[in-house]
Amino acid sequence: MLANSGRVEPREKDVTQPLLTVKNLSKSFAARGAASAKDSRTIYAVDDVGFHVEHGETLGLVGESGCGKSTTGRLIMRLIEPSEGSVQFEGQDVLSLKGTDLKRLRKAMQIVFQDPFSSLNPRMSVEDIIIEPLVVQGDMNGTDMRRRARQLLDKVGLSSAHAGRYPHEFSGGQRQRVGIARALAPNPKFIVCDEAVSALDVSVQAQVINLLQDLQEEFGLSYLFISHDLSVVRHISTRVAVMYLGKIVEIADKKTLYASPRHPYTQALLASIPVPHPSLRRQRARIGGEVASALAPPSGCRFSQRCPMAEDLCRREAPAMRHLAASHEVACHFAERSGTRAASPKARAVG
Ligand SMILES: Nc1ncnc2c1ncn2[C@@H]1O[C@H](COP(=O)(O)OP(=O)(O)OP(=O)(O)O)[C@@H](O)[C@H]1O
Repeated sequence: MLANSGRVEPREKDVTQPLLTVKNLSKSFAARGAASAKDSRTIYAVDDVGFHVEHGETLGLVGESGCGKSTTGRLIMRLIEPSEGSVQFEGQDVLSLKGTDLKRLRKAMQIVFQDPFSSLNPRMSVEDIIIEPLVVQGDMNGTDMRRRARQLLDKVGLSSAHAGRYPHEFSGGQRQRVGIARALAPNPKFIVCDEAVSALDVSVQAQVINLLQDLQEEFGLSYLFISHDLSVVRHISTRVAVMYLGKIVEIADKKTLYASPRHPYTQALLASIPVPHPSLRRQRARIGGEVASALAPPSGCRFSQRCPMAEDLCRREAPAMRHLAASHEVACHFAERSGTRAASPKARAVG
């Protein structure tokens, strides 16, 4: 990675344990727009979530809007505090870190946001934007910081000659490259990419994903790649976690998840990926109904109201996450039955 001198150095890894381990993570919010202080409605945004991220891998986190993906990313980075749970990063208990230890964590974990326009200060040059996290940390002198910014501009496929320009002088894809350079500046090990390519055109998305992959290889980075789009996640992920209404319902290595999804929600999400051929389109199934409210999640399995396979047990008892194989976990009472994606009596054909 770029050391203080700006030299590129390989990263040493302790691969004996995952880089990040999340256990029983939960976050509830007081509902926005509560009518009064007595209005104590609670949003269960993230509920008992657990997963790990290995060194150098990308864990995709997918699910429909509002299912708790961003909240999960922000909790891990301690941008917000959890209601319950634990987060271990390189063996350290993230939630108990204070002072210089927390500062060190802030260097090691970075985030790239969805909208590069609103996340970059329009009144700052890109060089100042990139060095901002370094200024906050105060470990480098001005000359080294500026040298680092220019090297990072080159690394993300822009030119160091662009250092004095402002965000509005760049296209959306270029601005996201600036956001990535800023995230790289403190020499992180882990980056949360929160819908980092969602605002970009498809061809630009592919370029930015390729860039993220190149940087991952060069610097040994790990990513939590948050997206509502399973087809985007497919390109970059090593493993994929699927979230529904605050819960992770399935995690598997990429090949297994896309070839043999076992949660009916994962199956429905996959079936809703657009396909170009009209004859295939007619056989596709879509998820019926609306996502239930995080204010009043259904008892039992949260997907039970929309699930084509739901039985009384599902409405009564929340299924625990369980292993179907070493790298495949699912929270469904009937996962063994749901072998075929197309089997879906309640699913409706679209075309
Ligand atoms: N600060 C907050 N106060 C109240 N509710 C919140 C807050 N932040 C998030 N929520 C709620 O928590 C739930 C999860 O939101 P979150 O942004 O994590 O979902 P998401 O899956 O990332 O969706 P999106 O992609 O649309 O942001 C939503 O119901 C959201 O309205």
